[in-house]
Amino acid sequence: MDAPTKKKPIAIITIGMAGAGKSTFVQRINSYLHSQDPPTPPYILNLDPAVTHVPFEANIDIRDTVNYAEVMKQYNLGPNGGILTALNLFTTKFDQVLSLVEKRAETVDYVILDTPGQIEIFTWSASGAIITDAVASVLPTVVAYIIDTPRTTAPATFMSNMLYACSILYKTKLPFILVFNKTDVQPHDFALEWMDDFEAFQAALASHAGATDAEGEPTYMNSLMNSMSLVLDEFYRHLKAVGVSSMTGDGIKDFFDAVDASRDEYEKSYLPELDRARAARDATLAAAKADSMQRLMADLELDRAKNPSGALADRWDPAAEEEEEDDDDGDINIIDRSAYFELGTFLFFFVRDPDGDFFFFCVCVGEEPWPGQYIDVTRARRREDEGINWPKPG
Ligand SMILES: Nc1nc2c(ncn2[C@@H]2O[C@H](COP(=O)(O)OP(=O)(O)OP(=O)(O)O)[C@@H](O)[C@H]2O)c(=O)[nH]1
Repeated sequence: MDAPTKKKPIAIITIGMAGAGKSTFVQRINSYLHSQDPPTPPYILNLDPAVTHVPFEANIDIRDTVNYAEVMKQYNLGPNGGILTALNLFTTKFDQVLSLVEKRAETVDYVILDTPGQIEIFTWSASGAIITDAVASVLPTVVAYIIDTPRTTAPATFMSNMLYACSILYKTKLPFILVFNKTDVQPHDFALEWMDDFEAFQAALASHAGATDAEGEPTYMNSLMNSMSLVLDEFYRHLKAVGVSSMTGDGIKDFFDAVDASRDEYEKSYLPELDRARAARDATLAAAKADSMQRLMADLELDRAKNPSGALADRWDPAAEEEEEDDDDGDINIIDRSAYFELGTFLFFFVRDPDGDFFFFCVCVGEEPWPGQYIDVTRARRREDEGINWPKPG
């Protein structure tokens, strides 16, 4: 009997406003998965080139591939332009990332992506869309939208945050989980109540300062938010919401229950839509190809009729065909840190501790490039053997 095939891992894309707690959350879910019996370590991708410290060990880290400070310097950019350009450069190599992820698909249950601190750099950039679509086309994918709960207790802020979440949901069309973070500071019950009952939200709105003008009439903003709460009511039906504390670990199990439930949603609604879009694109491409071929043949016919002697000389000689230049960039850019231990030479050290017991540790060395080192994009341009041709932005 055939062994049951392993389910594909689920990719979790964490998105959230700056400071909402994305990195702390990724660290928390990472340690939760490590603490399971048996442990199920995830495969983690850090996509934030500007972060100085990540509280988890990423398997693939954008900072190993693109030097954000150099990008800023080389292209004369500010911090946000630098992050965006670094992400764009990284995205040109994302096929390598995908193949590394696919290689690990047999051994991991979750693939986690931590995104840049400036939310719009990921959610409103071409690279963010390419990365999201690329991941979602190979793995069941869910978006975890991290919310800073203590900062969203005011009805207007809550609504702005929900509108942003709504825009991401409609852009990605992926299963979506609202993660109310920092519940150790502020429980998220108020948010669940507002999402469940728009009248409760409208009541909160009415009681909030600035709801009425000098004549006691509802302000324009208040009326607008009242109407929007009705619109958002429909949006809330398509979401799962959980409260977590990345600090204490509270609610993390609920989060994973929501993630596992999203697999079905991905398979039932996203995947058929993806297949339909692919089929439509293939059909359009095939039609365009057939049309071009038909026009080419018609042109050739015409040409040969006009110039029969030229047509005789016009023969394809395969021997004269020059070998196509290999423009493959190789595998040098994207680094799987976990593969580091599979590459190097190991030195073993035996040590005696104060109790007189012996133990050993080992260090990996070798001539191969160290997988944590920076590949400087400026250097990458100059060295021909690296074969990298970073596109200039704009
Ligand atoms: N009390 C509390 N603080 C938290 C929690 N999660 C994160 N924080 C704090 O919130 C701050 C921001 O957390 P980060 O994880 O750096 O947030 P981020 O969204 O990754 O930040 P950027 O990448 O800079 O946008 C840090 O001071 C964290 O310690 C939580 O659940 N409870």
